Amino acid sequence: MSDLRDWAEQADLTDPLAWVRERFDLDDGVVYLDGNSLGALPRAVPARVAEVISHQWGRLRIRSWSESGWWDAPQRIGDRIAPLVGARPGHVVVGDSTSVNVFRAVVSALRMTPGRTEVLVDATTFPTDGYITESAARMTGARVRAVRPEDVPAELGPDTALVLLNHVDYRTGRLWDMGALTGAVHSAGARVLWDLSHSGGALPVELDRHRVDFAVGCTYKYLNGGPGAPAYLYVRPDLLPELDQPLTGWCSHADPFGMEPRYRPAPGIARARAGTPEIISLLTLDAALDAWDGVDIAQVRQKSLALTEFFVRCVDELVPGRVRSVTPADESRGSQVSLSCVDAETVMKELIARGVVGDYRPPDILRFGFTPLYTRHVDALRAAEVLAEVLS
Ligand SMILES: Cc1ncc(COP(=O)(O)O)c(C=O)c1O
Ligand SMILES: Nc1c(O)cccc1C(=O)C[C@H](N)C(=O)O
Repeated sequence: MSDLRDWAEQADLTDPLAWVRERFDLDDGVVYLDGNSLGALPRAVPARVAEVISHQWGRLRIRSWSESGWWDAPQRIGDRIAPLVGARPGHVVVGDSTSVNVFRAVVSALRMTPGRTEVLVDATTFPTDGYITESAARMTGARVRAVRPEDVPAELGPDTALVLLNHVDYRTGRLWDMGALTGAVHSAGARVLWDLSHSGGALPVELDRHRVDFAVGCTYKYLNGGPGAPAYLYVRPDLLPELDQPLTGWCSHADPFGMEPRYRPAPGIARARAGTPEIISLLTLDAALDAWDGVDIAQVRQKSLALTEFFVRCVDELVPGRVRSVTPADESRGSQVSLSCVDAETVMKELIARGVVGDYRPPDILRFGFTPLYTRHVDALRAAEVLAEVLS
């Protein structure tokens, strides 16, 4: 045990990202390992949001659409997320929820591949993607087939229009090979849509390099944008001019204030907008993204791998035989560890009552998310110690 503690303290002392933790509002007595569901509050956010409300809304009122940059916020904040997902400026837009952006991307992709009618959906996807794809397919005359990510290359066919994949499996934490799978989909002449909700901000993502067609992701997890923070959508640069997305609201019009009766899409990524943006939430996210200033995503990945590996080692030593990790032990994992455990729901309630906050996912998973910006190795050790107490 003291070996583990020495190791954890030493790792925290030499952690090149240790200083970033100060940017977050955390409780001393609580180990927060649920940042893969709702990221913690960056300290700078409340004052910035108060200023948005009291000054921009309260005093400037309507002038803020131009003077405070409200109108362009979806693209401007998209440009701030772009480097974290390997995109150039101008190809990421922020707004609506991930569910809505899945709908946008699925319909857009189907419209780009006329004559093909099959959509393959990751059989392990977070459910909303599957539900939305099913409905989008019903509206467009397409068919949906659930396929495990590892089977995608073998299941692709001449009728496949689109493949929807999750970069990191929300349940197991498995990280899929974006380059290899995207390449396979493209070889079959289909488009790919990646859901980055559990990888964006947790590890380097290379959308442009892999020529990914579409990507979506949540911002309330590793990007700490707050509850219900708007999602992002990426469209591959050369596909943007032909993007024909289904939610053609006035904010996606080439001349929104011209109030023309006929629809004409905006030239850039603004064509993926719809209606009036959720300004307070967008600017909350904008403030939260300041927590990334000076942070190197490669170091985030290194720390994430170190934290998750260390946690598994602590669990193996302190809780032998009582739980089983379903998260890959090699580097094909995101920033979480999922443990299969008898009575997992009750065990998680007990962990939370004792100050270790993870979450439970059916049927038997204890899920622990490690946000490298604010999680320490001593937190990983504490979580394993409390798990040992609960299971003893
Ligand atoms: C992979 C994935 N996609 C989508 C969502 C949620 O989308 P929405 O923000 O629309 O609820 C989540 C989590 O809730 C998720 O884990
Ligand atoms: N989006 C959530 C919500 O509105 C309430 C509770 C949890 C969530 C989540 O994000 C769940 C999460 N996507 C998951 O990976 O399970």
